[in-house]
Amino acid sequence: MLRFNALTESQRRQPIAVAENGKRSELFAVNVFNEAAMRQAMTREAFESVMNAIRYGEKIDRRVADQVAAAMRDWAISKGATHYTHWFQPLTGGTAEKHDAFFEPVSRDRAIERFGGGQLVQQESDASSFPNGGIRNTFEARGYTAWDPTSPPFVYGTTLCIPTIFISYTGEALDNKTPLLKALTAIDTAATEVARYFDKNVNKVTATLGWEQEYFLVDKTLAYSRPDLMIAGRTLLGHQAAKGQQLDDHYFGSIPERVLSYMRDLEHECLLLGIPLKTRHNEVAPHQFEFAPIFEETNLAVDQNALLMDVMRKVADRHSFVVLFHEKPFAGVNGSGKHNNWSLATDTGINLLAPSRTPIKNLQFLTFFICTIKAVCQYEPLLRASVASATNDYRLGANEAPPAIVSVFIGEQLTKVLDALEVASEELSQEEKTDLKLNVVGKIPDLFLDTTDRNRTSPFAFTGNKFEFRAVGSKANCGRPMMVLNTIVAKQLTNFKKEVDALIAKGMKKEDAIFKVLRSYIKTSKKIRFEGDGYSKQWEDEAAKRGLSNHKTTPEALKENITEKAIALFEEMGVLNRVELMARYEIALEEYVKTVQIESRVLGDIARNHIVPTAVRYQNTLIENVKGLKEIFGESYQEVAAEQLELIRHISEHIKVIHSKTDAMIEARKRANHLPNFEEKAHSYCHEVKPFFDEIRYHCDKLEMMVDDELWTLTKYRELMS
Ligand SMILES: NC(=O)CC[C@H](N)C(=O)O
Repeated sequence: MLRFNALTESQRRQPIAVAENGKRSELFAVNVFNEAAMRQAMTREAFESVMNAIRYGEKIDRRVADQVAAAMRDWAISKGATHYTHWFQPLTGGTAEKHDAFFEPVSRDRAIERFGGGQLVQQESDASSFPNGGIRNTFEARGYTAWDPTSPPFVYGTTLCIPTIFISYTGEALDNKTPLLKALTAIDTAATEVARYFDKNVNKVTATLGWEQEYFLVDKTLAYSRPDLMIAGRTLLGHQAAKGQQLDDHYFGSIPERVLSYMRDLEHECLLLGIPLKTRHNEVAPHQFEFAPIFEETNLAVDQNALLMDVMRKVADRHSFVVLFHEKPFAGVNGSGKHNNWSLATDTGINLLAPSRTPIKNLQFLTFFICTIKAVCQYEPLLRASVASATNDYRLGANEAPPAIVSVFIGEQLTKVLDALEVASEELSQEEKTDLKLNVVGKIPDLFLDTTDRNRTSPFAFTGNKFEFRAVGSKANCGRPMMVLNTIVAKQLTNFKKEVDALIAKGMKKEDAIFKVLRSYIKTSKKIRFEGDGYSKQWEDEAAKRGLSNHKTTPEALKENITEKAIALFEEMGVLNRVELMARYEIALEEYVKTVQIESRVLGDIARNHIVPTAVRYQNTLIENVKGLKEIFGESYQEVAAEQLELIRHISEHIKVIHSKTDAMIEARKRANHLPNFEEKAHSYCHEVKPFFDEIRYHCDKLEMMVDDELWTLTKYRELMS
C-alpha cells in the first residue's frame, strides 16, 4: 500500500551532503547585477544613468540602454547564463518567467549572443492567460513587461532574471509590483516632507521590510501519499495526532539533520542571489520552520521573498521534501504566517520609528509612530483586506495568528507616553513644555531598553523600532499588504503636514503645532489600540462597540477594497485607479472561488474513493467475524459479538452521512457555479459549500479511529507530524 511504502521510504532517507566552500561574505550576491557589479561592467555614463534611474526615477535613453544591456549580457554569460527573462509577479501571487535565448543565428552558418536595450527595457510578453479581471479581452490580450531598475537583475541557474512590472496595453497594472512601486513613491514624498520638520537634510525616505517566512516541510513520498496536500496544499481530513505541539518541544529545538542540510543548501543558493538570510529555526508546530533575512528596502525585500519561495520549492525537491506555504496545512496546530516588519528610514541614516536619545528626535519618532497608528485606525478594513485569502482564512484567529479584527499593540510603556501627551494642556507653558520634553518624550529610549513586549494575538504590533504586521499569510506576496500599508501611512502623513502647516500659518510655533496635531490624533485613534487578548470574546464585543470591522471571511473582507473611500484613497495617492481596483477585486474573488472549489472536489473524491471503500472493507471483515461467531456460539453470538455489531452499525451510520453530505456539497457547488458573478459565487462558496468541509471531515476522522490501521490508505497525522 502506498502509505506503508511511503513510510518505509521516508524513514530510510539520509541527509544530503551540502558542500559549503568559501567564506559566506565572499559569496554574497555574486550572481546579482548590483551596484558593485554594474560599476565594474559598465561605462561611467551608463552606470550614472542607471543610478539616476534608481535614485530619482530618471529615464534611461535608448543609446545608454543598449550599453547597459550589453554589459548585463556579458556579465550574465560569464555567470553561465544562456537565457534571459523578464521576471514579474502577476496577480496569481507567484512569479512568472518566459525564457528567451541570447543566442541568435544571423546567417545560416553564424550566430551571435544578442541582447539589446529594447529587450532589456520593455517586452511584449503576451502572457495573456494571467488573471486580468476583465481589463484585457483575450482577443486583444497584449501585455507589457517593463524593467524595474530599482531591483537588481540576477542569474538563477542558467537564466538572467530581470525584475519587471507587468502592465496592460492600455497601461493598467496587472501585477503586484506596479502599485507597490507607486505606494513607495507616495510614502517617500509624504514622509520626506514630514521628516524635514526635524532635519532639513533629509531628501528621501525609504520604507523597509523584513519578512519572516514560516513553512512546513513534509517528506516527499509522505506528501505524495496525500492527494489533499498535493492538490489543495493542506490536509482536508485526518484525525488529530495524540501528540502535536502541546509539549512545545519542537519550537526552537535542535534542527533535524535532514532539515538542516536543506536549510544550508538553501542558504547557499540565497547567498549567491544576494538574499541576506540571517535566521533559521524550528517553529512551534511539528515540521514547521522559519527563515528570516536582514531587512531591506521594501521593493527589493518583496522581490527577494518571491524569489526565495521559488528557490525553497526547488531545493526542497532535491532533498526529497515538499515545502508547504499554505497558512494552515494541519488542523489543530499552528499555521504559518509571514510577519512583515515595517519601518521608515531616511537617507541621513535615521530609522524614523526608533526612539532616540534626544527629545527633539523623539518628537520625530512620536510623529511617525502616532501617524502610523492613526493611519491604521482610519483604514483598518483595508489592511484586513490586504491579507485576505481563502487559505489565510483558516489561519487567522487561533494558534498565535491574529484575529480578523485589526488593532494596534504598542505595549505598556508607550501607552503611558501617549496618555501623558494626550492630557497635556492645549497651549503649553514653557514649564510644561520642558517637563514634557524631559519626562515624557525624553524618557522613551530608557523605557525601551529592556521592554519589548510581545503580543502574539495582535495583528499590528510595535516591537521597539518597527511595526510587525503579523496577519500576513505565509503564502502571500508581501507586495499587497506593503502596498496598502505604505499608501495609508503616506495619506496620513500628507494630512498631518497639511494640518501642521495650517497651524504654523496661523502663527503657532512649529513644535507646538506638531504637539497639537499629535494630541488630536491620539484622541481620535484610540479605538484602534488594544493591548489585551485578541482571541477573547470580550474583545470581539468591545471591538464591535468601537465600530471596528471584523470580517471573518475573504469575500466580506475584499469588499472593503471597492468602497468609495478606498477608491478615493488609492486614486488620490496615485497608486491604483478605479478600473484597476475593480479588476483586482474580481481577480481575488475568482481566486477564492477556485480555491474553495478545488478543496471541495478533492474532499469529495477522497471521502468517496478512499474513506468509504476502506471503511466498507473493514466492515466486511467484521461481518465475516460476526458470522463466524454465530457459527460457533449459536444464538448467544449477540452477546459475544456485541462490540463488533456496534462497530458495524457505527460504520454504516458514518458512511451514510458522508454520502449524503457529499451529495449535498456537490449540489451546493452546482448552485454556486450557476450564479451570475464572482461576488455571488464567492459568497455562496463561502457560506453554502465550505460549511460541508468540517461536517464531512468529522465523519471521516471518526472512521479513521475505527478502521484497522493496516487497511487505512491515507498517511495519518501522527505519521506526517512525527
Ligand atoms: N511564534 C510565532 O510567532 C508563531 C506565529 C504563527 N505561526 C502565525 O501563524 O503567525
